[in-house]
Parts: sequence; C-alpha cells; structure tokens
Amino acid sequence: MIPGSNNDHPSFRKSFLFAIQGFRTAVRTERNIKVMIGGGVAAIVAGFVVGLDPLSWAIVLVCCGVVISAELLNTAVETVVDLVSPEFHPLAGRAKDIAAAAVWVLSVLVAVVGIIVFANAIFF
Ligand SMILES: Nc1ncnc2c1ncn2[C@@H]1O[C@H](COP(=O)(O)OP(=O)(O)OP(=O)(O)O)[C@@H](O)[C@H]1O
Repeated sequence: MIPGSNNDHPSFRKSFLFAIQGFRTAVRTERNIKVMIGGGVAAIVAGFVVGLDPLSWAIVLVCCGVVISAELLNTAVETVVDLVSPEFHPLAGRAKDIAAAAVWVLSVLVAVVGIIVFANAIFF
C-alpha cells in the first residue's frame, strides 16, 4: 500500500518497476552490493573458463542470487533502523549487527560451496 494512494496495491508492472528502482538505489549507495555483484560476475566468468556442468551452473547462480538478495535485505533493515532510530540505541545496533550476521553466515557457506563446485570442475 502506498500512503496517500487510493489503490490498495500497485499494479504488477509498477511493483516490478519499484523493485528495479530499489535495486538501482542499493547498487548506487551500497559498496557491499557492488562487491557482491563483482564477486558474482567473477564466478560466472570463472564458470565459463572451467566449463561448469549444468548442475554446477545452477548451484553457482543460486548462490550468487542468495547472497545478493541477503545483502539487499540487510540494506533494507539498515534503512528502516536508520528511519526509526536515527539516534544511538542498543537495539538499533543489535538489529543491524544481526542483519549483517545473516549476510556473513551465507557468504561463508557460499564461499565453501564455491570452492567445492570449482574444485570438482577443475580436478575431477
Ligand atoms: N542507531 C544506532 N545505534 C546503535 N548502534 C548503531 C546504530 N547505527 C549503527 N550502529 C552500529 O554501527 C554498525 C555499523 O552501522 P552502519 O549503519 O554503518 O552499517 P554497516 O554495517 O556499516 O553497513 P553498510 O556498510 O552496508 O552501510 C552497526 O552494525 C551497529 O553495530
């Protein structure tokens, strides 16, 4: 629902455009998203170089999508926290730390999965 609008929900097309707008804003303002997109592009290029099989491609693409989505959600949490708690507050810090931890956990696991997938493609 958009505050002040008569419609309960924007159309599907408008929702899609809002999502694109959110993605562009996050990429423009957040360094970590740029780093993760760079990592995803590097993984895709490496995938072509080593000649991944279809299942490995699916794993690599899902891993890229999951990490980038997690970072987008982390950015959304940070933005809401900054909105509701612009002053210092221990709970605001805790919320941001936990949201960042979610990205960290996924990133570590994705790195391990990436090593397994590429080691399998290169050595076996
Ligand atoms: N309002 C606040 N009250 C208390 N601690 C805060 C507050 N805002 C931020 N912090 C602390 O500072 C840390 C860094 O916050 P910041 O908003 O800069 O996010 P970040 O982790 O640097 O993310 P990014 O680099 O993506 O912007 C948080 O993880 C939290 O521990």
